[in-house]
Amino acid sequence: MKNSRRGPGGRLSVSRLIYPFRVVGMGLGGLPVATVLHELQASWLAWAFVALGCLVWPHAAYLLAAGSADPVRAEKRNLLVDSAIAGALVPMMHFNVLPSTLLITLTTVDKLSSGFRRLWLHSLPALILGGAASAALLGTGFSPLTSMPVMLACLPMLLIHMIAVSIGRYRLIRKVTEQNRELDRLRRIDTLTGLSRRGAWEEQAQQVLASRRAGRQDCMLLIDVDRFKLINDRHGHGAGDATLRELAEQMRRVMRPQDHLGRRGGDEFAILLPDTTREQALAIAERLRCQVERIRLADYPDVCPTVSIGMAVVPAAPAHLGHWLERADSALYRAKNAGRNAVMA
Ligand SMILES: Nc1nc2c(ncn2[C@@H]2O[C@H](COP(=O)(O)OP(=O)(O)OP(=O)(O)O)[C@@H](O)[C@H]2O)c(=O)[nH]1
Repeated sequence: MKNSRRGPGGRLSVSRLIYPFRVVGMGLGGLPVATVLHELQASWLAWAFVALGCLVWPHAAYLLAAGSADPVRAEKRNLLVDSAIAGALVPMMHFNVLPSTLLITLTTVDKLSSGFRRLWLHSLPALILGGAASAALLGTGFSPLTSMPVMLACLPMLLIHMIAVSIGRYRLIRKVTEQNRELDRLRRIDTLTGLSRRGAWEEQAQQVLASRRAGRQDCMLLIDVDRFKLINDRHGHGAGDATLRELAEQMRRVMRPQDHLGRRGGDEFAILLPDTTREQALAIAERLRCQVERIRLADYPDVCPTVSIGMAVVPAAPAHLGHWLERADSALYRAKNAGRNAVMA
């Protein structure tokens, strides 16, 4: 359990991720604060707090999280301390309006973008407590006007923060897009054979139907392994799977660039043959049938699979996929009834 939290890809990575942002963010945040303190001729105690909070704390926070049994929980606590430090700096700066607003806003935005649920809400009491403690211990005043040097000192924090947030969002969008693409691939591809699943294959068949031109013939083959249940029962499920994979391989060998292969489920496969005459389709089906007859699996030499194939030319307009599939299915049925290991149209 401990390892999974702290391993290379584990939860310790949260601290590693936040560490450079905290070092840069607090360091740049210290710039306007130091400028205001200089203008106010603040006490050495205030300077010491700024040095500790902005320069030492980011490293201490990382070490605390890294040494913790639960780095994520420790990091949440660190984020609350960040807010308390930001809150403490506000009365120290006598509520100088621009740096105070920036510190409060950016520290709250950081909680939102950390991804921890409602952490921003929990950070508000820490912010107020930090402010109250600082006012009580170091005293405060009220000089909200922001001078030009302080405005300029705010710019690096503002710019770097905007850039960091934009980069974070860009990475997130890239990751979500990649994951969606992978999910779509898994939805479309049968993991055993690498062929299109039923739905994806039917989408391709619909596209073939939609792109039909007058005078063009399109054909379809429905392929079913003969007595596949017996292969499973006699030789085991592993032999059945190996047979399906090898059959997919043989189908790939007969296919042309324009053809579409699919596994319709179980031991039934389909091939779309666009722009193909009845004779060409029957020749392809026969070639596939003969190739399957010759299959010998290295790990299961006693398995001798055969297939039955139903072929159907696309029906005349209005061409409908359901109708086309019915024709191929009844041809397949006839091939099975004729004793299997046969091609029928
Ligand atoms: N090994 C394996 N078996 C599967 C898979 N999917 C379905 N099956 C099995 O495939 C068998 C299909 O058998 P049936 O459709 O009854 O027909 P059959 O034994 O091929 O007989 P005919 O089609 O009449 O020649 C069933 O026993 C299923 O459990 C799979 O992914 N792997």
